[in-house]
Amino acid sequence: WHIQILISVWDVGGQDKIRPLWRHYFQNTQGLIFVIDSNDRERIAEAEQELQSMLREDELRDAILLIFANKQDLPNAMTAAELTDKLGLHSLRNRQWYIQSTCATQGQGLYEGLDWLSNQLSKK
Ligand SMILES: Nc1nc2c(ncn2[C@@H]2O[C@H](COP(=O)(O)OP(=O)(O)OP(=O)(O)O)[C@@H](O)[C@H]2O)c(=O)[nH]1
Repeated sequence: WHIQILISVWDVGGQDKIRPLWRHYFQNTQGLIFVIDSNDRERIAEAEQELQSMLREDELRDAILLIFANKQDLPNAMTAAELTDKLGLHSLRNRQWYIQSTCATQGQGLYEGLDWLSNQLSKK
């Protein structure tokens, strides 16, 4: 049997002024894709704070979490392991998560990540 699933994706943008608008999208969310600029060491602590505060939202209680560790083509990019640590992923409780290295400009890693997401959603 082949199970078809439809994924609706909203790109909610990361500028700090519009972050308060994020919660308008949280209702009925089954999965969250959080895209990290792996090359931005200065803002990784801020990314961690934003991620953790999103995960505290009641509406995202059951949402599974896919992290794209993007910009892996850049020589100074933090690795997925480093990001796992900096984002505190191992301390997450009651949350299915997966971190995938990507290079969005070359399309690398995107399908692997989305495969994980669709597999998890079809199990539910
Ligand atoms: N080297 C490299 N550059 C990338 C990669 N992915 C995106 N970029 C570049 O990063 C810049 C920002 O990309 P956007 O797609 O606008 O980022 P965004 O996070 O959606 O931006 P906001 O929604 O405004 O927060 C662009 O110049 C992209 O070309 C990547 O994998 N590698």
